[in-house]
Amino acid sequence: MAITAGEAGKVVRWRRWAFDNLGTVLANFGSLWFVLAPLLAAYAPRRLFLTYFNLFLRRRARRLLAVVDPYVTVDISEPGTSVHYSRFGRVTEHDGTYEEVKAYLAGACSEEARELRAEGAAEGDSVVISMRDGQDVSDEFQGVTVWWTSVVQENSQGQQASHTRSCQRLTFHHRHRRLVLHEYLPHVRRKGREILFSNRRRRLYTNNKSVDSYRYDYKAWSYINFDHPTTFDTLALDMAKKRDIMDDLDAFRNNKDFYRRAGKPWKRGYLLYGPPGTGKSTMIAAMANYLDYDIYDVELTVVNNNNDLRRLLIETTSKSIIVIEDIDCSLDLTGDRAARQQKHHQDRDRRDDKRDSSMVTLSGLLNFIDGLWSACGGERIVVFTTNHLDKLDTALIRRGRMDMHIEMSYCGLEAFRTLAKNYLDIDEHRLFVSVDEILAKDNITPADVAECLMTAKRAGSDESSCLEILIDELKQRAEVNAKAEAEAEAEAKAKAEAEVKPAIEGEGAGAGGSEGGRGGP
Ligand SMILES: Nc1ncnc2c1ncn2[C@@H]1O[C@H](COP(=O)(O)OP(=O)(O)OP(=O)(O)O)[C@@H](O)[C@H]1O
Ligand SMILES: [Mg+2]
Repeated sequence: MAITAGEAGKVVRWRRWAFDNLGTVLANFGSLWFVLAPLLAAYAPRRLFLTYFNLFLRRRARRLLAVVDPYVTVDISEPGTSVHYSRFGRVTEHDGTYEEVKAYLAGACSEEARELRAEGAAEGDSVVISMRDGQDVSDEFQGVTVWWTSVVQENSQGQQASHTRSCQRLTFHHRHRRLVLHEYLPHVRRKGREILFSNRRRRLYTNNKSVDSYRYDYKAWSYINFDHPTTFDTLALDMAKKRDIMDDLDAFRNNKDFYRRAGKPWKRGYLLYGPPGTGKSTMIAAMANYLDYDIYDVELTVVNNNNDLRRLLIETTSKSIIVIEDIDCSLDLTGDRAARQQKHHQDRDRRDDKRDSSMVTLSGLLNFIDGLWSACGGERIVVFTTNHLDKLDTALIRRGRMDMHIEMSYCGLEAFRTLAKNYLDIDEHRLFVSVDEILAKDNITPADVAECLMTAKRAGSDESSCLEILIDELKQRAEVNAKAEAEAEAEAKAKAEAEVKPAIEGEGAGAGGSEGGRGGP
C-alpha cells in the first residue's frame, strides 16, 4: 500500500519527536532504560544510540554534581594575542574586561589576599596590585558571597610557559547564577572601568597631517599628558556665569539615561566667543579638569577633506572634549556663502599653503558636529572658540549644535578678585576701588590684568605696593589698548574705502567701455 506524503510527514515528525525526546523519556523512566538499552543498541543506528547514551549519562552526572558541588565558575581570561594589521598599524583586539576585573579586584584583594603582585601602571608612576596565582578573595554583592581566584591557564597552542594565560576565576553558588551574571558582573565591570578611568593620566591630543595617512604607521592623533593647572576656582569670570556653566556640565555628565530616553546623542556643544585674552582656552582647560576628560584639539588646516575629518571623529574616545579653536580662522566658514565662493576663486593664488591643502567644507563640519557619525561613542563635548561671533555661519552655531553660547568678556571687578587671589593671595583691599574704576572705564582683558599682576608681584614688597604698581600698569595698558584700538579702527576704515573706490571706478569704466564698444567699429 502506498504511503501518502501527509502520512510520511507524520511518521517523520513522530520519529523526530521520539528521537529528540528520547533522552528525557529515558531519564524519566530510569529503570526502563536498562530494559530498552539492549533493544535500542540492537535496532537504533549506532551513532544515535551513543549520543543519547552520552546525554543521559551527562545529565545524570550533572544532577549528581549539582548535589555534591553546587558551585559554578566563570573564567575571565587575560586578553589573547588576537592581532591584526590595519592601515593604522598593529592593533591588538580585546574588550578590556580582564583589565576592568583586575582593577575592581585590586581594591578587594589588597586588603584580603596575603600574596600579592605589583606591576607598574600603564600610565603614571602608580602600581597596580593584583593577586598572586592561586590566591582567593571573597566579595559580597546584595548579600551574596562570591569568590575570585587568580589562576594560570594553559593555552591550547602549547605547553611552554609562554603559552600560559592568567585568568580571574569567579566562583558562586548556582542559586545565584542570574544575579551574578546579570547584575554582579556588569557591576564589577562598571566599577573597574571607573577605577581605570580615575587612575589614568589625562591626555591632550592633536591631529596629525592627513597627507601622511598613506604611511603604514600613521596615527590620526598624537598626544601628550594633559597637566593644566586651571580650575573653575582660578578662572576669572563672574560667579553666576561660572555656576551656570558648571551646572550645565554636571547636567550633561549625569544624564546619560535622559539623553537615551529623549533619543538625543550624548554630546553637547559650547561656543566660547570674545576678544583675545579673555580666557577662552583657559576655560576649556578648566572644563576638562572639572569633568576629568581628555582634550582633542582639532587643527582643521591639516585635515585634507571631510572624510578625514570624520575619521578623526571616529578615533576619539568618549569622555572627551573636542576643541576647534578660532573656528573663523581655521576655515572660510563665514558670512554669505555665495560671496565666499566668488572670493575663493579670486583669492586662489593668494591663499597660503595651509589653507590650500584643506578641503573641509561647512557641511563636513556640520556633519562632524551632529551628523550620524557624531553619535558614536557618546559622552563628548564639542567646543568652538572664536574672536568674531558675527563672522560665523549661523548654521554652524545654531542652538542644538552649539547648545550654550558663552561670552568671555573684558575683566570686571568680580573677575579681578579671582585674579588678585590667584596672583597676590588677596581677598579684599581698599585699592580694589581704584582698580574697579580703571576696569569700568577701559577695555582690559583678564590676560592683560594677569600680566600686570605678574609685574606687580615681582616689583612690589607688600600687598599695597603691589596694588599701586598694578594700578600704574593698568593705566598704561589702558592707554596702549586705546591707541591700538583707534589705529585698528582707522586702518579698517581706510581698507573699506580702498575696496569701495575701485568698485565704483570699475562700474564707471565698465559703463564707459560698453558705450565705447557700441560706438566702435
Ligand atoms: N578668565 C581668565 N581667568 C584666568 N586667567 C585668564 C583668563 N583670561 C585670560 N587669562 C590669562 O591669560 C592667558 C591667555 O588667555 P587665553 O589663552 O585663555 O585667552 P583666549 O581668550 O583663548 O585668547 P585667544 O582668543 O587669543 O585665543 C592665560 O594663560 C591666562 O593666564
Ligand atoms: Mg585661545
